[in-house]
Amino acid sequence: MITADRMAVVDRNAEALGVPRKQLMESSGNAIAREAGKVVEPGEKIVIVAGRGNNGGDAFAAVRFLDEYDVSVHLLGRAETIGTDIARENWEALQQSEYDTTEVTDSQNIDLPDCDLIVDAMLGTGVTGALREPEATVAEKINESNATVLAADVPSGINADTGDAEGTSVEADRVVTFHDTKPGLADLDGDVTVADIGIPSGAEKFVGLGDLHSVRGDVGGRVFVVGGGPYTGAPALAGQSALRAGADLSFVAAPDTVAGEIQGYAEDLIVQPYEGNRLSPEKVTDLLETAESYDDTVVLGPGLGNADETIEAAVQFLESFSGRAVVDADALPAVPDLDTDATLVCTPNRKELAELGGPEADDLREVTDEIEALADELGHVVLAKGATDVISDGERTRVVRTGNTGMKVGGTGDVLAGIVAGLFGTADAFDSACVGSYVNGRAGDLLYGEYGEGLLASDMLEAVPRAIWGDDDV
Ligand SMILES: NC(=O)C1=CN([C@@H]2O[C@H](COP(=O)(O)OP(=O)(O)OC[C@H]3O[C@@H](n4cnc5c(N)ncnc54)[C@H](O)[C@@H]3O)[C@@H](O)[C@H]2O)[C@@H](O)CC1
Ligand SMILES: [K+]
Repeated sequence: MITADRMAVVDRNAEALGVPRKQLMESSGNAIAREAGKVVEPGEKIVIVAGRGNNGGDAFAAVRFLDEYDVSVHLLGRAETIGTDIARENWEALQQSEYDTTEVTDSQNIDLPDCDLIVDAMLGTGVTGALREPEATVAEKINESNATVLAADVPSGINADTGDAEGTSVEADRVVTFHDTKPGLADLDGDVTVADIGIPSGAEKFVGLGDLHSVRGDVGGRVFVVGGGPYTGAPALAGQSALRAGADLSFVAAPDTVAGEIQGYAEDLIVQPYEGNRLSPEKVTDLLETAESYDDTVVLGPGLGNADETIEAAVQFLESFSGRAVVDADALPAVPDLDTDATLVCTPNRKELAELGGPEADDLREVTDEIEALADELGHVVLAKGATDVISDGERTRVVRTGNTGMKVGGTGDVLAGIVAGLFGTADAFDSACVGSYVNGRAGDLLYGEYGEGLLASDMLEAVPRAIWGDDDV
């Protein structure tokens, strides 16, 4: 099952993988024609009712596969108002070969000719709100007709994600839906056929430009790094990379013995010292209060060290916390057996992955099933870090191929934790982990030509915004 948003992501990923949307439209058109051929005999009459979006474009492509039939195409609106280049190109191809096409510009005078099959390609996943005119009147005429009705992708007027219609919608006898079925088709009366339209498997499996674009618009929020003690660079990197990924404010709670040092790395961080030289259970109440009262995204782990009392504090923190947290490095041992309402993204490297009960492997791509099983068992998102990263929420599993050997240097994991946290304020856990990993690798790739194996984690900070919002092709 795929939602309209996810479909848009996959479609963009496919384009980046060399299969542009016009090719998918051709396959969709072919699928409509194949489905039509199951209903009508050669020579019989097919009426295609097309909208001005890509759903209509799919039907224009279908016409070229239907030469054995008596086909007429009714475009709702003027050809100049066709909304996308690929749909218009397919419309123009019909004009050039003198297919039977009509532009319907007067909504009061639409008469659908008698026919054996109506193809409903008015609207697909692009519908918003109740059908407007002329679509609403045409939907009623389609529903009054005796012909079989075949809907392209979804019956027009129906929300592909919910199955709801805010007004009139097409009552289809059959639906040919593309790539995967849609949640909104589950309770439909008609027969639903899923057509493979040749989207490459990598468009689903590999996090890509489509995923990146889906989080680009809406970022912000506060990040709260609980880190530092034995180490100081790690929390500073995480806090700064969160800002680079779009967070509005980045706080670092750290022992007062090292707070000044952390602040010294970056004036953009707001360092909140607590007494002592490392995290211990008596600090937990205050930290929780801060994190929860401001709805912060927490990063727990960078530079905390692995003293027993620190791990105990991490456990106590997470058991009482009900917000969002990225759990990294020294805090990861707190995660198994945790009883928490928090939503976590756990970011183990290969060694930490094995310690969490996950698989041991040089190449994480070979153990995606085990990583998925671990995420399922933990009940949290796992972002397993390796040459290739693997992200799973226990049901969905994706692979990130960005990044390079220069990033084996210390600190890149802290940068990653910060990026994920920066995104996590507005995106969900799984998307933040997937896109965070993708962006981290992409930031490294943007710098590889310049720094090669001499790349530092701190170099990556300035590349993070370019990796998210830049047009650079890497
Ligand atoms: N996303 C993908 O990967 C693919 C999409 N394809 C097709 O593209 C379709 C989506 O195309 P679009 O995004 O162009 O959207 P649609 O073609 O579904 O609808 C967009 C058009 O409908 C109008 N519209 C929206 N709500 C309306 C309403 N209530 N009343 C009247 N008009 C309304 C918009 O102004 C716009 O012109 C899919 O359903 C599918 O048929 C396929 O070509 C295959 C690949
Ligand atoms: K449709």
